[in-house]
Amino acid sequence: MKVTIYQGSRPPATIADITIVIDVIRAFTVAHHVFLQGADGIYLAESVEQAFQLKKENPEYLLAGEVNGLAINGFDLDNSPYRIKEKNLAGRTLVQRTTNGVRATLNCLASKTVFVTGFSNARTTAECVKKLSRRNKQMTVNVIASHPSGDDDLACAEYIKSILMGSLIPEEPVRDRIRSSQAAEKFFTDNQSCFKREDILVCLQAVESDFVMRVDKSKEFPMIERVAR
Ligand SMILES: O=C(O)[C@H](CS(=O)(=O)O)OP(=O)(O)O
Ligand SMILES: [Mg+2]
Repeated sequence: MKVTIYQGSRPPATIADITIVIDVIRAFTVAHHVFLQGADGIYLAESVEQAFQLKKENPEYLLAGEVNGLAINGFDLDNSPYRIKEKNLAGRTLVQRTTNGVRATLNCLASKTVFVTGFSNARTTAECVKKLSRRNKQMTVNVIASHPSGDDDLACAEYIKSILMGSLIPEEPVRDRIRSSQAAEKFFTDNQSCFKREDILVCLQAVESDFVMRVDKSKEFPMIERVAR
């Protein structure tokens, strides 16, 4: 198995058999908790306008996401995993628009199989991909740290690669790097009431779950679905 880490949301230089897109703060920590709260699926929107168009055609969908980290006027939910944990999303379908993770995922759909995760589901996702590699020793895997410069997603990417390569690195240094990353800073400065420090605490918490998040590319719009691990 050949594992390559890329940073940023642009299309990677190579197309891999399997791609794992990481967004710890906060898109795919949000997605993980959306499924833990019972949702059926999450469409990925490349723009706010596309999200509203989907909602116009499907009024029962819930719009979630951010622009510059901030809630979008007219959306049902923002990009806070802490607030998602309070919602009952049983049976709901969401549409997600975010700066890094959603964009990075939309830019790597040429890959045969695409998974998404934050740190909260990183180990489960890595172990699932490692199991898949037993059927194909030549398998190529791209791990995308979606933030263009932040150490949060890169730390998680290196953690996932360590599991794939069988040389597991401890979780605590990974958590330390996420906590002290550039993307986390604004959540700890007192005057940022829209950025709650509780979000980072949720992003740092690994949650045992029996599923991974895979992108279904067969629909008109790509959709994250929960798949038994
Ligand atoms: O909402 C977030 O946490 C970020 C926006 S920013 O990078 O902090 O400005 O978006 P995401 O796509 O979840 O990384
Ligand atoms: Mg992020």
